[in-house]
Amino acid sequence: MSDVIEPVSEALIEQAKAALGRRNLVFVGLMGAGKSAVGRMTAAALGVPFIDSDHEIERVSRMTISELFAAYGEEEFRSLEARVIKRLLQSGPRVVSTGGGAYINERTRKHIKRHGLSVWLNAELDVLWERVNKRDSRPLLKTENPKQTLENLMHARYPIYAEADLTVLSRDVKKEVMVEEVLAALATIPKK
Ligand SMILES: Nc1ncnc2c1ncn2[C@@H]1O[C@H](COP(=O)(O)OP(=O)(O)O)[C@@H](O)[C@H]1O
Ligand SMILES: O=C(O)C1=C[C@@H](OP(=O)(O)O)[C@@H](O)[C@H](O)C1
Ligand SMILES: [Mg+2]
Repeated sequence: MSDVIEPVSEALIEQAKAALGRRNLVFVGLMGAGKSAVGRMTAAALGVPFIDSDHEIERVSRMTISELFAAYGEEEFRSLEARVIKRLLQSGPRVVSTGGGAYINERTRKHIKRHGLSVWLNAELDVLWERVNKRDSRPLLKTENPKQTLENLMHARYPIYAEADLTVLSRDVKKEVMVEEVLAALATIPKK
């Protein structure tokens, strides 16, 4: 076995692009699943624009996600997030990576279902925990036992993420491998 990563084949990229058409590919899943990192690389592979909804929210509000939660609370954040994602989905093709709670919000989920093809990066608790415990930028994890909080969120949210059009298992493999698996999953979707 070798560690060398083969570049994603042109044929796979073309199939995935054709399947996407003018739709948006929307990454959903829990904090640390790799939505932002893998989403960006997937957009580059497809040659379409990439937008991270959290970055867009921070840009328009000129506040960080943590500041928004602290100043206005989660409910207000969700309504801003819903408005921003609705706007981002108005034209395609694009890759849009959402924040972990976006797809859980009914309004946002409806927009995503109507205007996008969703891909759930599904990951086990330990994978997520190893990734998120290195940073303190996620306000929902500022609790006494953040790993337990993450586990509680998994139980509450996984049945909803499971409604996504595609599911790819996120694990500790090179991000390029994740991109390839996302493109392969996308390529199986009938063209629209
Ligand atoms: N396949 C992967 N292997 C190793 N690290 C990863 C992988 N995918 C993402 N990461 C890292 O995990 C952290 C969280 O990823 P991120 O894309 O911000 O997740 P999300 O947007 O879903 O919360 C980042 O530091 C990112 O570089
Ligand atoms: O799961 C959530 O509710 C959240 C996830 C975060 O995004 P990532 O999933 O990209 O970390 C960010 O939107 C905010 O902290 C809330
Ligand atoms: Mg993110």
